[in-house]
Amino acid sequence: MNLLSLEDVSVTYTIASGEVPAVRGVSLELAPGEALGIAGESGSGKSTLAMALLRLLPRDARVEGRILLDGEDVLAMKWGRLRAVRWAEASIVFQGAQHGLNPVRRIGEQIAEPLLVHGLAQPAQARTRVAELLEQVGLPAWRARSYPHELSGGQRQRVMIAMALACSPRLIIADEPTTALDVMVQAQVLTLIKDLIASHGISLITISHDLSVLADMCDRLAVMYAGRVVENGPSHEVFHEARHPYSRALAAAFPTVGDPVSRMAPKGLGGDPPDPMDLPTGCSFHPRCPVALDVCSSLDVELWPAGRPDEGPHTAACVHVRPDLKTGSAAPESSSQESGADDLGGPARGARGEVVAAASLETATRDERAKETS
Ligand SMILES: Nc1ncnc2c1ncn2[C@@H]1O[C@H](COP(=O)(O)OP(=O)(O)OP(=O)(O)O)[C@@H](O)[C@H]1O
Repeated sequence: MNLLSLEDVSVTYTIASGEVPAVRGVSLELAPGEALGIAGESGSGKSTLAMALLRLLPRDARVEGRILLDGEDVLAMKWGRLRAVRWAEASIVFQGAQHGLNPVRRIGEQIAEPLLVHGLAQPAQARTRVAELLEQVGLPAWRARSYPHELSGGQRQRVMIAMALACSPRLIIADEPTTALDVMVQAQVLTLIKDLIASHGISLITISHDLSVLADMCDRLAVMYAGRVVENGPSHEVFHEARHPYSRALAAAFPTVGDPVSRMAPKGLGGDPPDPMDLPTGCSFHPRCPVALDVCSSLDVELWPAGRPDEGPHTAACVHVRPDLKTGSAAPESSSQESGADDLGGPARGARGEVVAAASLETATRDERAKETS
């Protein structure tokens, strides 16, 4: 059984000027011990989705769909049960360590807190456990007596990881765990997380703008654009043989020294991600897509099997993996070289991978697909 299943999850923020559809119809699965990376530009909905998993969103956020953690519906949990689940079964490492620690409390007290709050240890046992956790994250036990300001950014992030591990959760959610760190320290922290989850058999959901980092750490990758997952598959396939043009652009993006990663545009892509309150018609990516067809401005293709059947499930939401739907002519900006994407998908396949007969455009609309699969 999956440790985590997301079924058609949407998150909408209500603000003074209207509704912000930050996450739209996301379905994902995570097996025990599996590491899933979620990639996408700033504003694609990654953090909103991560926070929704443990119901950590502000009150103005409305979450729809189902989030099943070990078969239990997180959205239906009573408050007491939810508190027990947080930390003890699933914990989260937030962006930027310096924001996560209380500046006036010693490190050791902060790491011990979830153990004490959840009644998992007496104070003496908690002290022993804190020493053990500090060692696991590469810090000496005496650091338990330090205050956060006495540690470097990388050390503080190690403390956050120790806190996340404290109650031996089955799932860790790491939202941009290395954003505020310099490149060398980033690599060390990422290696630490990778080793710890492997040695403890913990499942991981980690979020980043950087597809190459995620490909190195994770078994599977989900690429988000404008609130939707546009590609989902085995890491090496999504990174090296992406089927969605947005994933290809993300895979080709390299940080430049001095560029804040959050401001970095994927290579070869002009423009910015769309305003979620004013999404383009059809495929949300089509105005920036180098291989868009005319049909893309009216057609929002669902995720569709796109990978090699022997490599595990791989889906992409692009008309180029649905040759049966590509009746529109190429948009003027498409170059013949870029249009090499045309043969990316092979024959159109049904949900179980079977080759399907050519369908009309209408059958690819989201509502119709829902009817087809219900
Ligand atoms: N509290 C909020 N109220 C209203 N809109 C919000 C709120 N938080 C996020 N949003 C909007 O939801 C969308 C998704 O934001 P989110 O932070 O989840 O994206 P992200 O991919 O994690 O970006 P980043 O990488 O910059 O953290 C954005 O358009 C953002 O402006």
